[in-house]
Amino acid sequence: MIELEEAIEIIKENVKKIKRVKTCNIIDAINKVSVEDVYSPIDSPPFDRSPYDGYTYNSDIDTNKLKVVGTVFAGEIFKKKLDKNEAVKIMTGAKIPKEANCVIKKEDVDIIDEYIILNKKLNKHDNYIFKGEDINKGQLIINKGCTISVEDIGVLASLGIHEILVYDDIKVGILITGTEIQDLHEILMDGKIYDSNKYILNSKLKKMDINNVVVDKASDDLLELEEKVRSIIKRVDCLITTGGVSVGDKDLIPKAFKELGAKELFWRVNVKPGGACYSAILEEKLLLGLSGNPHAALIVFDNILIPAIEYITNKEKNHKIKAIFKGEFNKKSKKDRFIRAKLFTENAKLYVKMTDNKDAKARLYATLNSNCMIKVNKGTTLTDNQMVEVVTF
Ligand SMILES: Nc1nc2c(c(=O)[nH]1)N[C@H]1C(S)=C(S)[C@@H](COP(=O)(O)OP(=O)(O)OC[C@H]3O[C@@H](n4cnc5c(N)ncnc54)[C@H](O)[C@@H]3O)O[C@H]1N2
Ligand code: MOO
Repeated sequence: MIELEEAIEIIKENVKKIKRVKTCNIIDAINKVSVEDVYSPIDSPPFDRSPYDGYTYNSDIDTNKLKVVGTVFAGEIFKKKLDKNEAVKIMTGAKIPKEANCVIKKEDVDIIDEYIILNKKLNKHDNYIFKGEDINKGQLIINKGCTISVEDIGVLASLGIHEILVYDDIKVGILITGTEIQDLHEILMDGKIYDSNKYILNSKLKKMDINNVVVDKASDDLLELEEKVRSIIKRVDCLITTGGVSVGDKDLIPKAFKELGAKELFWRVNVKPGGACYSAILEEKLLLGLSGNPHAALIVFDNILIPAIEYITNKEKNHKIKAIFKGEFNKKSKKDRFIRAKLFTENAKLYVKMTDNKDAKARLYATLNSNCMIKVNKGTTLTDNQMVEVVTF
């Protein structure tokens, strides 16, 4: 049986990254990935400007009394020629006239009629913002492959760039399988259960900013499964199924995919819970068959599907950190185990504790209030204050 890390590597070797691109208005570009390097088309600021409300003049003077010959507001230009011993009243952000070379703050002068008395001696370029001081024309702003942040969008806007070429959004299918699954609005019949996976997986995808999602469900019937998969796979880049990946008579996901001609990547991973999972490639798309057990499905979602989707969408990130474990965990296992936990800080140190000390199979309760998972390496237990590896999501 393969380990988790191998499962991720096998997927990366077999899936194709999204190549479709689109031009995107920067207002919608947050979290998208830039296809190209982006260079500044202009200097920013585009002209020499004042950082203060005050007076601008040429510092090469032998008096501290200057005549104020006009006012320049932000967005306007002082059109006249400014002579020696003359000043212009200037507002923050306004263009500094050609002949001036410094700005004195309003607070640092006294006003007598149409004159100002300078209470400070300024030198050339004191309180002076140069054209291109922030960003130069032709400067590299965004590296190709970078995930666009709020700050990137702010800089793009400041340079007048309103569109950017990005990779297209991933389309994901969710196929919920199981004859025992009922919709939430139905009255629960004996032996049946409500469908939590649909809501969990949809929300996980939404949280990842993935909104192109096709959701369907199928009963444990080989022909129905094949038909649903055949129909969904054409519309998505990646298909997630839940249920039907163990060894029961009705665990038909691997069989359905084989019948459809899929290439199997792996079936079962050496991890607890979530070991019952299946992966294949069909029509160049990734399939990940998660366990029906929601707790187990989430472990595989966070540890295999998220890295896989991040790879496909050119957004790889590190989700692993180290924290100090508080509590005790004595269950040794032959497999790596993930337990639901909560990260918290105390005295500027990062700690983690379990959210449910029972860690029982299929307990969705443990997921409540959790914001991470602790990895318990095979053959080990956890003791108070030891350093542990934590996966955040
Ligand atoms: N003989 C063996 N039996 C099982 C093994 C094994 O190794 N040998 N592995 C067990 C493990 S571990 C798991 S996990 C499950 C995985 O089973 P499947 O992936 O085939 O999933 P199902 O049997 O369809 O469902 C498991 C469980 O989850 C419930 N479920 C299913 N779908 C949903 C849903 N949408 N929302 C909420 N709950 C759902 C389902 O009713 C079952 O109770 O296999 C073990 N068996
Ligand atoms: O494989 Mo099951 O998914 O351990 O809980």
